[in-house]
Amino acid sequence: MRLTLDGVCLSYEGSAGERVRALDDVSLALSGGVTGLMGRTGSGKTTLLEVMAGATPADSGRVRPEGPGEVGLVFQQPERQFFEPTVERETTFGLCVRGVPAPEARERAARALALMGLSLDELAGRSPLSLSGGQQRRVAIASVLALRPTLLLLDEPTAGLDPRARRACLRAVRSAADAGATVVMASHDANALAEVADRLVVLEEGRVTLDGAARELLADAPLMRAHGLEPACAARAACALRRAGVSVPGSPLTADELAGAIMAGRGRP
Ligand SMILES: Nc1ncnc2c1ncn2[C@@H]1O[C@H](COP(=O)(O)OP(=O)(O)OP(=O)(O)O)[C@@H](O)[C@H]1O
Repeated sequence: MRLTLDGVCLSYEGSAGERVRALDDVSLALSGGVTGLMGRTGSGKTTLLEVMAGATPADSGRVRPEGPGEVGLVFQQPERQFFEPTVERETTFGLCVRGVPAPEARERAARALALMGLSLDELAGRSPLSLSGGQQRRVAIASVLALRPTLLLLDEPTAGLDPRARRACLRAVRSAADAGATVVMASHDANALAEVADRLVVLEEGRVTLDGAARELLADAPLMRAHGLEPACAARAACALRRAGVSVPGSPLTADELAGAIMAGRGRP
């Protein structure tokens, strides 16, 4: 699905009745791939995802989804998403109301949960709210993945996940994009975005202040810091190594790429 935003503005009412501007003239065109959305706390990421999903109307500007399929939004707090009494019902509900026969819905839910490293057989009868925080997040992601949305919006999907679950989550995000979905992932985790994002959009006080190729932006540690963001570990390490006189060619963004760059700098393939 293609998504175009044109001059989108949105304000909330603050506690003293004042207007708090959450989105300020945001224009973006998204079509395929994984777009990482970064920004300090309160910069407007969640609000932007909700506007993109059509869950919150903009005050002004236009939000135009085009193309077949549907929108899937994974909330920052999984419990905001749960409304069924069991994991089986939670993960199959969306499919069943769309007319998918129960056995197929169960199979698709089981597959989505397996992608997230969980077993439907083990969790089927459990209340989603009785699960651990990491399990809840994975069930919330699986429920949305099972619908195979063509616009997939994820708010901090790796927060609180252990390393294995985090890897599974990033693989699932990448494969959704590889299957043709347009994916937007809000995250404070530059390392996670370094692994999956094609494009990076940075919000500051509701405005887009950076928008470009994720690799280039994430590898530029001074630029990231200038925008109040923590660079990816490998980009930080590459900077420190260069300052110490070690040759680190290219723009390594992951541990493996950094190791490869150091070896290449020493003349070894
Ligand atoms: N329901 C609301 N009522 C009033 N103000 C709100 C509401 N939701 C968000 N805001 C304000 O809008 C601004 C943007 O909030 P938003 O949650 O979109 O930021 P964020 O970048 O997602 O933050 P975080 O990284 O902490 O999740 C903030 O100033 C926030 O206080």
